[in-house]
Amino acid sequence: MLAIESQLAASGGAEISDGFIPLIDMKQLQGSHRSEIVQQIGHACQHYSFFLVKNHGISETNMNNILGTTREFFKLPEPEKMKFCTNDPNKSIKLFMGFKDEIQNLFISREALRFSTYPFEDYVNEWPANPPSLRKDVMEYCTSVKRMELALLEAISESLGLEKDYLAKILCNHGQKISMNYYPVCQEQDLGFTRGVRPHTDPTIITILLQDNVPGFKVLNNGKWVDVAHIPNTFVIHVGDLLQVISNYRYKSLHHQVYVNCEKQRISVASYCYPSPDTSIGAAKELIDDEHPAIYRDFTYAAFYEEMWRAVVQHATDKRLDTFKSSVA
Ligand SMILES: O=C(O)CCC(=O)C(=O)O
Ligand SMILES: [Fe+2]
Repeated sequence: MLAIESQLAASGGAEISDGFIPLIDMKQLQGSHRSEIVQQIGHACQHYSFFLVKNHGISETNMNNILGTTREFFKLPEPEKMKFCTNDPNKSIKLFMGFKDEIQNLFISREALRFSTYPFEDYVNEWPANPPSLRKDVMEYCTSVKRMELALLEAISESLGLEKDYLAKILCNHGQKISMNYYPVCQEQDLGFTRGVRPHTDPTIITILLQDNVPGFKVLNNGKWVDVAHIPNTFVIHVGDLLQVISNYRYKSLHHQVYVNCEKQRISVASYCYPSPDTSIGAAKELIDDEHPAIYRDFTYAAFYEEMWRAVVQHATDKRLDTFKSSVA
């Protein structure tokens, strides 16, 4: 085992079939072990496309509150939730319901409320007023997630040998969206053709995922789907598509999906970190050389966003970055 793998294993990550789930102790980013932890983060991004974090500075109360609020929202009567259903991709808040995929003959059961959260003042009045705790819980949660996000972006930038603020500058404190996800209990006879979410990557720089203790989240690791067991008080950090581009394909975006079960509903909250529409995305110049030509040409986040919707319509979300490949790739 590589020395860095033993360090990661020693930090308490859970075993998975061909290795373990990398677990990073964020508290140590503040101490004399920072460079080791940065290296562990780089290793996890490069070889696993995700890692878990502990000692991240978000209180257990804060985590329980946002999960509780999410649970309460999805318990609301149908008409109350349906107010947020829309086909307009430019709406800053949108409710997604379960749907049948006729081509794959699968029922995708996830319900999700997805909305912009930053800056709060611009959006808070659009958030659901029910349950009454929602606005306060979301605000508190997103404030602490933003802090964690910044610490992670700094460490990830350093792990690539870039200036500490490289990714934060691209993000420019701009976009933040959360998705409150609800996976209903599945009837036994429907289990074979029901999924929570199908395999996909996230259109983000990174995604910060909080899951409750119900299993179902799976990631692709060494060509195999493995379960990411719930470890209390941790978050799952995913490499997203934009980090794949910026890192010039050193870090690959995480393929993940969600299965459902017949006993318990599942709740998760994903926080998406992405830049403003006019931001130019491309491989960091420091990561391009004769041996590593730029895999993608530069593009704006707006162009990527448009491509993302086109890919959804064409059922080709796994190909959405292909349009941006450079001629040398
Ligand atoms: O519910 C989960 O654990 C994952 C959700 C997800 O993949 C997403 O919101 O992009
Ligand atoms: Fe996702």
